[in-house]
Formats: sequence, structure tokens, C-alpha cells
Amino acid sequence: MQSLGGIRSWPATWRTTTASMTTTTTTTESVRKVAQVLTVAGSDSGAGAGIQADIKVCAARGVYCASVITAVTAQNTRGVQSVHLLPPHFVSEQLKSVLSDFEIDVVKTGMLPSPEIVQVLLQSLSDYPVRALVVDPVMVSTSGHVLAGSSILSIFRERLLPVADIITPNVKEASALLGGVPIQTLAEMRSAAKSLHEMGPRFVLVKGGDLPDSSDSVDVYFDGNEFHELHSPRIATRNTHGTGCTLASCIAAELAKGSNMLSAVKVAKRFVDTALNYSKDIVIGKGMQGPFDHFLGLKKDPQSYRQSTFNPDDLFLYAVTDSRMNKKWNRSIVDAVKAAIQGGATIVQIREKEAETREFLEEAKACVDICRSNGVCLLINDRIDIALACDADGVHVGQSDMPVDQVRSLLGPDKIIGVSCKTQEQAHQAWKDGADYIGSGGVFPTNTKANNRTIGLDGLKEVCKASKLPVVAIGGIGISNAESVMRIDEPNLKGVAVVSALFDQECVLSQAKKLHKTLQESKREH
Ligand SMILES: Nc1ncnc2c1ncn2[C@@H]1O[C@H](COP(=O)(O)OP(=O)(O)OP(=O)(O)O)[C@@H](O)[C@H]1O
Ligand SMILES: Cc1ncc(CO)c(N)n1
Ligand SMILES: [Mg+2]
Repeated sequence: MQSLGGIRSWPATWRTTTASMTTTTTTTESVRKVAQVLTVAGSDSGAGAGIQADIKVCAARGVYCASVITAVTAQNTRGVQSVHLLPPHFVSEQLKSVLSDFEIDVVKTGMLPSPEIVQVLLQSLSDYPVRALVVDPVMVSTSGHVLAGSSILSIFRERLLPVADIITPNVKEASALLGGVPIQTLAEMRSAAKSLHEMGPRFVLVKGGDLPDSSDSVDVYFDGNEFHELHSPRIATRNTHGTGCTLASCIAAELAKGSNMLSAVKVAKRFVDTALNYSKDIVIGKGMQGPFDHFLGLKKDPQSYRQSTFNPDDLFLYAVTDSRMNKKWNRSIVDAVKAAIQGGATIVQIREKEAETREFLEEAKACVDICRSNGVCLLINDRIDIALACDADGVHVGQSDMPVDQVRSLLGPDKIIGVSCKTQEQAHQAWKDGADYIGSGGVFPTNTKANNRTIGLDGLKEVCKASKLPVVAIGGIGISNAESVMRIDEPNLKGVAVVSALFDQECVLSQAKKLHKTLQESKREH
């Protein structure tokens, strides 16, 4: 039905994407329109499927999600214990509240448990047309509980499917919609997709998650002319509860951002696949059907999370590696870092100006392991990609590297960001942009960094006074002059960062110990 509009007529070019949310920009700079999905579905108290899954998926995909609840289920990983339908008039109230106010781009439906509820949905969609309608014809939960009985079949076939832009039945639902035809092979999925398309939806995706005896998880997409098979390796996991809701919501989210249908479906399939892989071994609930992690984060070993927020006192003895020095002394970066920590280094930065990316990443991973097992933070110099890939505790950037606010948006709120500052203005900017500490120098002349202006102890003092952030001094500092640095006696000067003083030495361990002792003595004196 064309009154519901279709993604065909979408003005795709006025949509732009930002890192946090997808927005549409208008001519006035101050207005940001956010891509919006409305899910009309049931609540799953276990939060793996239904409304809860839909909201999580949209959030994960950067799209706003409003929710109209059709039924409340008492459900967990063991199954559905009870279902409570909302009165149709109240579903209608919710639809009106949302659709009369929000500029919903796409409506996605899940559990529509009665013909009356389908009826009020159809009425609302004709009162408030949206750009696309994604119908996931939820009927039976994976555990076998009926979520929408055969009473909905005729209104689905006759009225809902014809106005849908895409429908996403699993094989059982496809079979029910087609009056019970058996669907057990890929050929039967294709023929089901074709028959369903004749009922009126513009696109059909028959999902093969439940197809018996297949090593791949294959979904069949049909646009009325052509078939596409979307293959992904079947993932061995109990955590498949809500895969269908997730797939349909992700399609809706991509459409809301302006994607065409095939691209939306491909992205959604990959999203489900990635999320399943990330969370294949998590344990939530005691039943057979666990939920997965829509934010793809739970896979991280919880031990690997830093226990506390950044502690400025960790800047006390800051060891910065240098590959050339380690080569000169014929030791690996990993051995150098181990020795520095044993000698008392309180934070480590890997600074690799020449290494090949792959080699750098391997070394960084090994260093992360060592630092983590010693409770010492590890930062990466410059390379945000390496920091992300090895899950370092943060990065240190210079004035000509990636801007701090951009780094923050890539690394997220809990990573440490340090930035090199020579001036009061730079120190102020670093604080405004969300850095955690600043490194200030070069305090003394140094060979480690070419063309680096020396700011002296006076320059360091000036930066410290202006800085709202903790400061670590850097540049030409060693055992002989560390005390003079700490003697400037600024409360936010937390320590010294050293390269040659530790690593251009025959024995890293003993140098680190000596320097640590010197710093402690100067601390006691002030
Ligand atoms: N074990 C698996 N490995 C990989 N992909 C899977 C797996 N199980 C399901 N999928 C994929 O997940 C998507 C959802 O399909 P599925 O057939 O599971 O839907 P569903 O039965 O409606 O799910 P639910 O009702 O549990 O929400 C499809 O793209 C399917 O291929
Ligand atoms: C509420 C609800 N909607 C959909 C499904 C299908 O996964 C479910 N199990 N529960
Ligand atoms: Mg389903």
C-alpha cells in the first residue's frame, strides 16, 4: 500500500552520519534530527527478545527507538511462563502518543498477539504514515510457547503483509502463513519466499536459523525478481534467544538511517552474526535459550577491565619505551617493560615510531598482559587503532596527532588519554577536550625527540599553574636532575616520564630502582 510510503521515495542525500547518533542536518545548523524507529512488540522480562532487544539494537546502531507494548510476557531463558495482553484501546493510545509527536521513520512490529491489536496498528499507520514498515511475524517462541495464535493469520495475510515493506518470518512462521506447507530445505525456503511475496510485501526474508541439519545459517531474501542467499557459519551457542527480534530491529534501524533494503538486511545479518560470536560463551540464566550481548562488550574478560578510574599518582614514574634503544641493547620491548615495572615504573607507554603495524600489535598485546598482571596501566603513543586492538588502558597523543575529543569518542569514557602540552593554552584545551593528564616538556634538551623545543623548568611551572589536569614532566629527565624537576613544587606535578634514563641503559631494572628511590626521596623532602 503506497499510503504507508516506502523506502523507494526516501531523500537519502540529506542524511549524514555522526559517530554517536545518526542525524539529519537541515539548513539551520542548530537543529539535529535523529533517525527514529518505533517498535510495536511484546515485553520480554528476560530482556533477550521483544521490546528490550529492539531498544538495545537501535541504541547499538545509533538510532532512537520508541516502544509501544502490545503484551507483557513473564519469560526467561527456560521459556515463557505467562502472557498478558494489553487491551487494544491502550495499544492504540500508545501508538497515538508516539506517532502524533515523534517523526518516526520506520515502524517495526514484533509480537502482535490479537487481530484487534493488528487492527489498531493498521488504523494508526493510516492516520500517521511512516516511511517503512518492517514486520517480524512473531508467532511461537523458540521454547515452543504460542505468542500469537492462528487467529491473527487472516488479518496478517489480508491486511498487514500487503502494507509491509519487508517481512522476516522464520521457517515455522513462513510455513504457518502459507497454511502449513513444509519448509525443510533451501529450495523450500525459496519457494516460500516467493509465495509470501505474492501476499503483498515488497521484500521477503525467510530466516533459516532453525533450518534442521544445516552447517550454515542461511536466510533467503526475495525482492520480487531476484533471490539472494545470505550465508553465515552456524555458531554453536545456546545464546540465540532474540536473534529474530534483533535482525528485524537492525533492518529497521538501517532503513531509518537511509539505507536501501538489501544493504539493511546484509548489515543486520552481519550484526546478528557478530553479536552471537561475541557472546557465544556468556552465561545468563539457567535455561536452554540464553540472550546475547547486543553491545558486543561482554566478551571482554571482566578481569581485563581496569578496576578503578585513572589515578594521577600513577604518573609518578612513567616509563616510555623506545624501539631503537631496545634494539641497541638487544632486548625485546616486552623484556624492557617487565624490567621497568620490576624496578618501580608506575605507568608504561609504548612508543613505536618505526615498527610494522602487525609486529607493533603483537608486542603491545604482550605488554598489556604484563602490565595488567602487575596492576600497571599501559598506554600507546599516537596509535588509536593499536590501543583499541590490544585493549590498552589508553593513549598518549601530541599536538599534531588526532585531536583529544576525537580520540575520546573513539576510545569511550573509561580509557586514559594523555596529551603533550608546551603552553598554558594547550593545557586548557586538553582539559576542555576531555584528557586525563598532560605531559609537559621537553623540560631539558633531549636526543629522543628531534626538533623539540625545550621549555625549561620555568615553562613547566607555568604549564602546571594553568593546568586543571595532573601533569607529568618529560624531556631529558634522569637520576641526576629528577629532583630539580620535582622541586618546582607544583601540587599537580605528579611525576616524571623517562625514556633514555631507563632504556638507554645496560640494566633497565637497576636504573628504574634508582630513579624510583630518587623520586621518593624528593617527595619526602617536599
Ligand atoms: N546459531 C546461529 N548461528 C548463526 N546465525 C544464526 C544462528 N541462529 C540464528 N541465526 C541467524 O539469526 C537470524 C534470526 O533467525 P532465527 O531463525 O533464529 O529467527 P527467530 O526464530 O525468529 O528468532 P527468535 O524467535 O529467537 O527471536 C537469522 O539471520 C539467522 O540466520
Ligand atoms: C515478547 C517476545 N517477542 C518476541 C519473541 C521471539 O523471540 C519472544 N520470545 N518474546
Ligand atoms: Mg522470531
